[in-house]
Amino acid sequence: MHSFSPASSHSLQFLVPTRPLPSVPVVRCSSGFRSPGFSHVHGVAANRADWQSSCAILSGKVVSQQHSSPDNNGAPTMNGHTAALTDLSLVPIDNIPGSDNNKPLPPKPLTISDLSPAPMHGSQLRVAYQGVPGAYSEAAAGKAYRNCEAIPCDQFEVAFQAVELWIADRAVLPVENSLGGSIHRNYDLLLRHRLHIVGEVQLPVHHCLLALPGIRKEYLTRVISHPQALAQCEHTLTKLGLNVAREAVDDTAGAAEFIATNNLRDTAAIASARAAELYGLQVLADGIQDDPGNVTRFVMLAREPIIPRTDRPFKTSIVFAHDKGTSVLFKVLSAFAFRNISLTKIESRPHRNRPIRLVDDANVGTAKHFEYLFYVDFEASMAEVRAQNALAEVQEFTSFLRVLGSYPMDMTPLSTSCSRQDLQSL
Ligand SMILES: O=C(O)C(=O)C[C@]1(C(=O)O)C=C[C@@H](O)C=C1
Repeated sequence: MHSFSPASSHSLQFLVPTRPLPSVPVVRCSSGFRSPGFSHVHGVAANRADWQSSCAILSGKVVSQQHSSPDNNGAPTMNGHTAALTDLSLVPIDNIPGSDNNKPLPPKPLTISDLSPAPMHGSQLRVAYQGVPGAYSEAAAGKAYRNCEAIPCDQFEVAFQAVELWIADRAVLPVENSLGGSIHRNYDLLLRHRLHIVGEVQLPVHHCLLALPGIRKEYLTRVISHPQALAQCEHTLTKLGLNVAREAVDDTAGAAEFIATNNLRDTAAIASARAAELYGLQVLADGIQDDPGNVTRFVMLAREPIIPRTDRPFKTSIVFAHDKGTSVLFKVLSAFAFRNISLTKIESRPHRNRPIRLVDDANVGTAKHFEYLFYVDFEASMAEVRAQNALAEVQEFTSFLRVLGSYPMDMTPLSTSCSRQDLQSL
């Protein structure tokens, strides 16, 4: 897959705190915040998830989720506990203003504005997404949090890190599309990081074919876009007679920006109408997704879980592994079925730590089974006893179980879910 980092005038190299968080070691980086205002977050050096609460990991018993403030406007705490001083060993104590060698003062707790690459606008929520302005993920951020400040990140992983490092308050990430299926990378990242799913939005995705002004279809030798977008438009491109090369790039709007920046007269992008406006491209064809009902589901992630409720429809996402053979999956699913809990999704991913299980049979040889992690979404809130009991039972059969989040279901009608207003509010 080809990939490029579209040149961006408002891009920012590594984003890391100028001072370390009290509870985490310092992340080294080549540069600090480069500019205030609109910034594009590039890679952050290390996995910083360790400091984050592990309250949703169930290892021995079902543990209740701990809930501190769902929003994070104060000093970083770990579920309300202040950070241990021993964790500050990486902070050179005599560099802290106001300290003398006899009586070193602990560093002042950071506030979110200390870590902010951009000025805070009142209580405006900062939402990290993968892509550049005009990406569908940006629209999803606008739908999830109206009037939020959307923070573009060049990779999905960077969006996770932006939240972990307090650069953003939330991340919004696509997890599945009605045509293209699951976005596996994000399922893997959900497990690698300790963020919590706090909501979901479903966004109708309406693709356009974009090119430089004056370019006709016949001049094109390639079409570039995000791999999901290319897959979602495959048949329509063929119907349009565009049997030209397809190239996958990091995001749809980035493809549009790339064409504009490099004045590419032989290349078209699949992207949104907003991307056409932002990067000065013309719309050669509108609504080119193979299915008019093309929808992408995004999840919102935060450092802390939200308090599950029962006064509105909730969904819960879990991931589990087992080591006892194939009948376990049936037993797990029955734990939900017997309690009348509907599953809305099940996805399996290879178990990276233990990809293959060998079963020796002296007579026949050695069977090699693939090992999986199973991701399940079910329609119930963790505040409901039936959901708690189902999970307690699931835990009996599984070697690993983690609640990724219990969150309100997106109940908005699809037709209005991504209005022009949503896009313009960004
Ligand atoms: O490239 C973008 O615009 C994105 O927001 C990413 C993404 C995806 O990852 O699926 C989001 C929605 C569409 O399904 C196509 C692409």
